[in-house]
Amino acid sequence: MDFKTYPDRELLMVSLADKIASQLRAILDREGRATLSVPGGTTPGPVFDILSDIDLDWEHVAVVLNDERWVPLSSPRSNTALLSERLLKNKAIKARLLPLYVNAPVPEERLDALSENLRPNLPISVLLLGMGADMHTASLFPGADRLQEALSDDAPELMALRAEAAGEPRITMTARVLKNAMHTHVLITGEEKKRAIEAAQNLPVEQAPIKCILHNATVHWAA
Ligand SMILES: O=C(O)[C@H](O)[C@@H](O)[C@H](O)[C@H](O)COP(=O)(O)O
Repeated sequence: MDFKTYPDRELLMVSLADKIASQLRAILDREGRATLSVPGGTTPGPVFDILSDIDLDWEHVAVVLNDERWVPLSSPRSNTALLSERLLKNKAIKARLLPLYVNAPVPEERLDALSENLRPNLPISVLLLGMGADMHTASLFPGADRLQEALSDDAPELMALRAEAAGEPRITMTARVLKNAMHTHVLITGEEKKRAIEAAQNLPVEQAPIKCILHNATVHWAA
């Protein structure tokens, strides 16, 4: 993996937003459209704020989460709500959101429809991932009920997974989709996650699911 250390979090967020924008711009120039996939959680908000103000042909950018917690949009845990508040505003308001959540009791009921909608927008042009200290990425949690299947090369694009650490049921992109992205960035902060990503390199992927994308990822870290 390519590991980049920044002097502080602010510089990290600005540089990463700039890198993502320039990669999107190059793909838009070449292909006329691009797909950006981003994580939810507590870390990426500042990157979203900065990115949303950058001049880009946002009209031709599809934005999709890596994964979603199966909770209504009104929940403070909704990643979709986070996206609406922090990324799909300012200039980026013109981007097209590919939903990973629709109102239904369980994700299994909507998987087919959500996958069909996602498929024509693959491969992901620029993939931004987060990571938990337990080395999960997207909702590929160690110990998740269907992790093995979600890591396999013939997995469907999206799967529903359940894991104790996840809380609510999750919908997630599978390893196959993540591995096919054209550019991959991992955003982590703090010493605990630095130690975790270093440890992940020497563990089996079932124990450290982030490992499935590390070989061609750039990891962006600040204390
Ligand atoms: O919905 C989610 O939980 C995410 O998409 C998840 O994969 C996230 O990126 C990590 O859990 C890190 O989350 P933090 O940034 O909150 O530590």
